[in-house]
Amino acid sequence: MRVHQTESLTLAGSVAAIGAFDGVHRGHQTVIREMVRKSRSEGVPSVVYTFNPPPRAYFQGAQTLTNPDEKVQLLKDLGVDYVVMAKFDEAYLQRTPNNFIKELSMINPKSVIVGDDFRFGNKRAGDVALLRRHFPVRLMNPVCCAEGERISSTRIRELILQGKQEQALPLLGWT
Ligand SMILES: Cc1cc2nc3c(=O)[nH]c(=O)nc-3n(C[C@H](O)[C@H](O)[C@H](O)COP(=O)(O)O)c2cc1C
Ligand SMILES: Nc1ncnc2c1ncn2[C@@H]1O[C@H](COP(=O)(O)OP(=O)(O)OP(=O)(O)O)[C@@H](O)[C@H]1O
Repeated sequence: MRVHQTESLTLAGSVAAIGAFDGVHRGHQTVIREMVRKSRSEGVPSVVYTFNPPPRAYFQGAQTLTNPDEKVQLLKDLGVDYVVMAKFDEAYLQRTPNNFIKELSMINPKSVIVGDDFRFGNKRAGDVALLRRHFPVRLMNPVCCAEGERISSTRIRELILQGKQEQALPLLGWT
């Protein structure tokens, strides 16, 4: 697996998943396994496009669940071919939605997986409807825990802050 900086990857075709992926928890793992399966069936490489630090750490000071090296290792274990690790800083935040779309065009995605609330570009101006005008976009069904709640990095961070490691670990599902 290869790790790229933003705008340094070009591919003739790909299947991509975009998001913070902090913790690479069980919900993320389902998304990524599906992306890897699709990329193999289409005969193109799989790409995870992610951010360092995760936007919630940058804006809200959230404690991260994984550092960049840990995230990359977990993605590698899931069979991902390429990771784009965008440096999420003041300059990156200024980029327009169209500028981000231009960057994504460089990897020619046959399918892009994002969350239904995915936003991109300065002041979160770009949304799924805009992305859909440029690429085939796929949304995944939520993966929930036994109690029925959607698994999220936010939920896992809260459990860890409350000292409930024994509840957090099964949601991460790293074994
Ligand atoms: C090019 C680009 C610029 C962004 N600029 C902003 C911004 O100005 N303000 C903001 O709150 N989030 C910004 N974001 C972050 C997104 O709102 C969002 O958190 C990110 O795409 C991660 O998606 P996820 O929440 O589905 O994991 C930007 C994202 C991208 C890709
Ligand atoms: N429980 C889940 N089930 C299915 N897909 C998920 C789940 N959690 C996250 N995803 C997907 O993984 C990708 C990255 O999501 P993201 O990193 O924003 O997850 P999150 O856990 O909701 O994060 P946060 O709690 O920090 O907002 C998106 O495509 C999102 O829809």
